[in-house]
Amino acid sequence: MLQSLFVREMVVAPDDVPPLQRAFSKEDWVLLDAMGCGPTPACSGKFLTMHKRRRKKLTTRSLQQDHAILDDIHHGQVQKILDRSSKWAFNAFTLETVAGGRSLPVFCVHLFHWYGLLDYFQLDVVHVWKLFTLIEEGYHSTNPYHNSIHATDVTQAMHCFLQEEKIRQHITPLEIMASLIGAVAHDLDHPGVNQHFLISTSNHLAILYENMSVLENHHWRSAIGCLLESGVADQLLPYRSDLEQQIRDLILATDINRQQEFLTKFKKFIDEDSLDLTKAEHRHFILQIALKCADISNPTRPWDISHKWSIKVCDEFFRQGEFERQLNLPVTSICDQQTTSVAKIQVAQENVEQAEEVQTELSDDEGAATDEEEATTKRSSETPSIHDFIPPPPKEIRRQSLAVPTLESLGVRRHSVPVNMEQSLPRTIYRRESLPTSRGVPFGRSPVSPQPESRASSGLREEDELLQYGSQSSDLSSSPHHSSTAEDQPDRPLSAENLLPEPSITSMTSSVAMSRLSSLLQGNTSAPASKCLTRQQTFPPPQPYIRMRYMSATAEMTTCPETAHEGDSRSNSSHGSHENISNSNNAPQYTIPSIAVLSPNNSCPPDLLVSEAPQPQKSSLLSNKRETEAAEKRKNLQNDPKRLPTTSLTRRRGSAPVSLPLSRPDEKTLPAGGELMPSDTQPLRRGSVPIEIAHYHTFDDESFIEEHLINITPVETTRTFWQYQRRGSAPMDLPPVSGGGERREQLTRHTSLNGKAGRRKKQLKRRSSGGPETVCLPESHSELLSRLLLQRKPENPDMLLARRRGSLPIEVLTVGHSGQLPLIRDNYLFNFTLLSFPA
Ligand SMILES: Nc1ncnc2c1ncn2[C@@H]1O[C@@H]2COP(=O)(O)O[C@H]2[C@H]1O
Ligand SMILES: [Zn+2]
Repeated sequence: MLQSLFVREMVVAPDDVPPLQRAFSKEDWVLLDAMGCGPTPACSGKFLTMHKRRRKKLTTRSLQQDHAILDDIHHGQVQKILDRSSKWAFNAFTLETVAGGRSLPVFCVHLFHWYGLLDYFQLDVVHVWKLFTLIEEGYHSTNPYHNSIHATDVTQAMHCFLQEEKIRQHITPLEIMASLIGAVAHDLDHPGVNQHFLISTSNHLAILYENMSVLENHHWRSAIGCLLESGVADQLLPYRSDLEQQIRDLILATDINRQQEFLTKFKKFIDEDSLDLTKAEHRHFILQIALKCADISNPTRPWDISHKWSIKVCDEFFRQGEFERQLNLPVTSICDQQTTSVAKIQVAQENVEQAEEVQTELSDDEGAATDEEEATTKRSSETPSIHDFIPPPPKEIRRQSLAVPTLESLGVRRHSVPVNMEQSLPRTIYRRESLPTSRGVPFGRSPVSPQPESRASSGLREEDELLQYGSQSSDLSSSPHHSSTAEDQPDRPLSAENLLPEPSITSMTSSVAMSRLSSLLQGNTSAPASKCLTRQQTFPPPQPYIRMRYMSATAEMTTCPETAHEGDSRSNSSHGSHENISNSNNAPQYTIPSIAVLSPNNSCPPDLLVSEAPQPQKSSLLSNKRETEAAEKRKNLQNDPKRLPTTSLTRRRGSAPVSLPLSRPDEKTLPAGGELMPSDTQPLRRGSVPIEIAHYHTFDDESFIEEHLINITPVETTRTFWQYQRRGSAPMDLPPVSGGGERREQLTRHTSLNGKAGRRKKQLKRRSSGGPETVCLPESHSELLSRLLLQRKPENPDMLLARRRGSLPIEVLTVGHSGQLPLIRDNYLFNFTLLSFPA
């Protein structure tokens, strides 16, 4: 396989380079801890999944078992791993464990220290920490594979490659920094499904990037967003443009669909022996190659680590396969656990040469094993078979397709085992002495002599050692598999099946809705699905990382040609470092309504702004009376001590009010920049508040609605158009519980690798910031709303509801391909999805 070849050509285990300096000084630790962002995790509660995990861990360790956890021990464990961070046997899982889920920022700040980047660029460590914390938070911990541990792993591999003599000689500090940031952000905000899936499902990202390097484009833009928000970009002003360009090129190179392009170019360099790393252009290319290799280097790690990655990547593949099946899409072959297996995915094509090689490895290895290793590998050496490499799934659920393959049937080396890897690897007898003494070392580097196995050189032993190093009674030591992420530990549910916060499949806009929308927008019922503009969550639904919104809003809005104005990014940011919310007494109060009209150039035309909607004619007695009543209600509510302060709306968070703000008729101020200005706000339902709590006023007179736009005032009336109790965030596509149980069950079931239906208790619960925030209106009102916002009569009078998912990055709605859709007029995009309302 191409990837396998690629790994064999490029992935080498470089010499271990002694750390130039201690990773963190004591002062650094104190500083970081004081900020609440030190490696000892702070329970901010900002991120639901990680927060839970961290909190449990801290409680267990500090209160019940390990008082010393408050001392240096935890840091000591982290430091111990960091001291060996240039070794190929680096175990990102272990670091993740001892760093309390913060391996990414801990490791990257360490590297910035190590390379002297902080000093060279005069960077403030606090900003740098923030940068990497933002990046870590931008990864979906619910992804089995594309999570922040993968980012740490790839960054460490990149770090190893940077130590290659020929690279190290010539690389500049800026290139080092770009390489590290590019590596750590290369999969930022990865949805856990591939580009093909995004295209097949007309995901907004696919539309946004016109089906080309969809994910990679999203990753690098998100990375730039983090640079901006962390303030690091400001500290790098003279280098910023160059840095961003390099990060962009590096991340775009990881698009696996461009593999051939890079391979061809690389082979040409090799064949012609024309690589000249004194040239920046050549270095740039080699760094791209290095990152590509780092990205697929997990099969070359020591067995216990690579095996874990294999399981995880296949878990994610299979999860996508299940999604495809449920969507009646063709199931991607590598994702179809009914026809393939972890083993098959990991195994390369059989050939005689490889089979012979395995034989040699076996005999060589047995002879070389130390006493200690013999003890641990005794059982496997007694029955050396492929079974040692592919743990069978639990018997009761084993399917035919998951049957343990025999050596004869596979007959080959694991795909993840490089045939030319010379480094001795612990407990993996197939991968030792028979490995060629000369590897495919790039740039003619001398092969590294195999080093005798020491306890410290193995990822697995590294963990063992940590167990001894740390308190025996800590939760680390209490779990023999502590290095694994928590999916295999009942009290630390980390796996996708346990943690997917809601039935992701149901979060997608239905095809019916898509075609409805398409026909509405294009007046063409046969419009291809890919042209439909649908509001759709990055799939599967992200964690309640409000962070994502920032990244999407900031990076993609500011870097895409069709850029939205920054008011949106503010409204979507959950991180308050830049804008001073408390300052907003003097500043205009902005908020973005759930159905937003955004301007790319800070020049939102008044006729499209909610606050500039047609004002009521006050001649009508009826209308005056109603207005008086409504004003009275508003007044009462404003006096309500529980009323949300207006200033709190400066940024709308996921849990912030989702209702549209109401402009007072006497205030029509349009702030500079065309931002929406709710000069007054109605008491708004928070996104986290079940929508049924806010009973809506039933309006029977369209003119009243027109007059007040969409003045959804919670009043004590009975519901008239809300058909069933649905939380504000529950996907509309879900049928009501009654009669829909079976479908819901289907939609929410997740089949894990072992075939067990995952526990999905949490799935039907809404997420505080991740669920759809819906403006529900009766049909006529919705139509009216649409007409007001679009300033046109919808062709399709069946338009029912407009809603916006709170968890969706708003950028999709603001950055589009003008001209493609009739809806996008004058570079404006409209943020809404139309759905059939369940009867
Ligand atoms: N061990 C593995 N087995 C199969 N595929 C892998 C493995 N490791 C990485 N990959 C794939 O290689 C891809 C490289 O880019 P990504 O990280 O986006 O996604 C990765 C996976 O799809
Ligand atoms: Zn990757």
